Amino acid sequence: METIFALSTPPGKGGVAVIRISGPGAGAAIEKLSGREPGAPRQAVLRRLRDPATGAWLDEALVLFFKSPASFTGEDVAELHVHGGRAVVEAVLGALTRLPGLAPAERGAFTRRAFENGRLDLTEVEGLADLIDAETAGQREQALRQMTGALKEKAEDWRARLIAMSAYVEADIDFGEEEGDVGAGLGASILPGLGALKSEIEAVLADGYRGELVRRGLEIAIVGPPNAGKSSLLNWLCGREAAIVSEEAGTTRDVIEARMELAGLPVTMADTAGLREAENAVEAEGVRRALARAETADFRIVMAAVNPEGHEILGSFEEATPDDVCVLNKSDYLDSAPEQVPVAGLCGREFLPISVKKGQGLEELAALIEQKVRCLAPSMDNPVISRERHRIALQECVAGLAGAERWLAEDDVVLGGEELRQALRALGRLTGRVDVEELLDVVFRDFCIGK
Ligand SMILES: Nc1nc2c(ncn2[C@@H]2O[C@H](COP(=O)(O)OP(=O)(O)OP(=O)(O)O)[C@@H](O)[C@H]2O)c(=O)[nH]1
Ligand SMILES: [K+]
Ligand SMILES: [Mg+2]
Repeated sequence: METIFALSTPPGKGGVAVIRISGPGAGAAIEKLSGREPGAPRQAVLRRLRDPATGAWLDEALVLFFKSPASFTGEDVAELHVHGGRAVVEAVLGALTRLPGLAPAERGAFTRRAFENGRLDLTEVEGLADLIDAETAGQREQALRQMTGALKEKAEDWRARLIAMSAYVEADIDFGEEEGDVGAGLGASILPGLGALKSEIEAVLADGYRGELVRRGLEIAIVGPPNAGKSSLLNWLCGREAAIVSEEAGTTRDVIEARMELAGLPVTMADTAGLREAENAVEAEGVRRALARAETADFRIVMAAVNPEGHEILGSFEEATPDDVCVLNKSDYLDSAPEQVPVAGLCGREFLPISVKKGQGLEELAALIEQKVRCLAPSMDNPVISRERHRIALQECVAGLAGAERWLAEDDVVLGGEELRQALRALGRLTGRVDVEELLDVVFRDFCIGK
């Protein structure tokens, strides 16, 4: 096994930078750089680091050593906590590169070793990746639960129960015939446990996709005609001047995104170009992007607006789906002429009159948006799964269990046994226990160097 190393903190200037080394040569690397053996495992020691080739003084560092298998990767691991200056980091990495048997780590290489040495299963690896990516409190909590084995423990329990049932069925296939009672009584003894296991997994799947939504977040697009006040609304919703507001129609061209947390979910609010027959190529591209975002968003805030004279409405709710929130902005223009609004043009859609300028109806709108988010992702305590990959594996497991249930009820132990093996393989894919090679690349690809 090669010894690998990488900068584990972000590149750039900082108080401290951590360089991690993992593999059989980790202790020797410390010795070469500091001129002394590593300290006792897990005990920080202050050491002067020198380039073994030139003797040049590189830094004064805090050095930590973890003895295999009690380390993150399961191998010998050393951590050099050096001063976070670019020249320091570069010099130490350079010195390590020149040491024989040491090689720079690839993306996710440390975590991959942790997985291969059985320190983490695949769901814990994903939890760790999610923790590094977490931007909201909800994402952090979910990632921590998964990283510390919440899903793994469940999967291992299911797996143990399935193996027990499977073993029973296999034994019956092998020996049952001799006793002349193929499967007789087998169904009765296994079916209740099988049914219970199936319901348990089904309950985990019936989570309204909460875990997946907490992880990936929701996207809401604000759409409507030019000058309706879309950018003004985005700025109010996110509490800062994220987008340029001007009286000129066609101000917004690129999609402007603001991140926020609503009902415990990360939400990306996207302000888009006003929809109209574009006057030039740049605006046309803006309109194309606006339509693309409107299409992929989880739902839209469809905005129409009252004209300054208060007797015409720009835009319509014609294209709004039942999921969308419809608002009529600039309703302050109605104050002088309320009875003149041609509401017929609004397709009989229920809408909320607002005025971003006067601050009218905005709190109601915020509540309505939050309510929509809640509907899309019903809150529930601690959803167990967080990725489509988990869902697919568990659905396949349930399908295998259902198949086994059917065959065993008919006393067909051969086909029942095969379905149980399918269910087991599906669980194996969830935790990374069997035929996972193709999965591994997908999971580790998303990691950064030094993890
Ligand atoms: N009277 C009135 N004016 C408003 C209201 N909301 C926004 N405005 C004004 O309408 C103009 C256009 O606002 P924007 O937020 O730039 O509109 P937009 O929909 O983003 O426009 P484009 O990006 O060009 O499509 C600005 O001058 C705003 O100050 C409102 O509720 N009432
Ligand atoms: K504008
Ligand atoms: Mg705009």
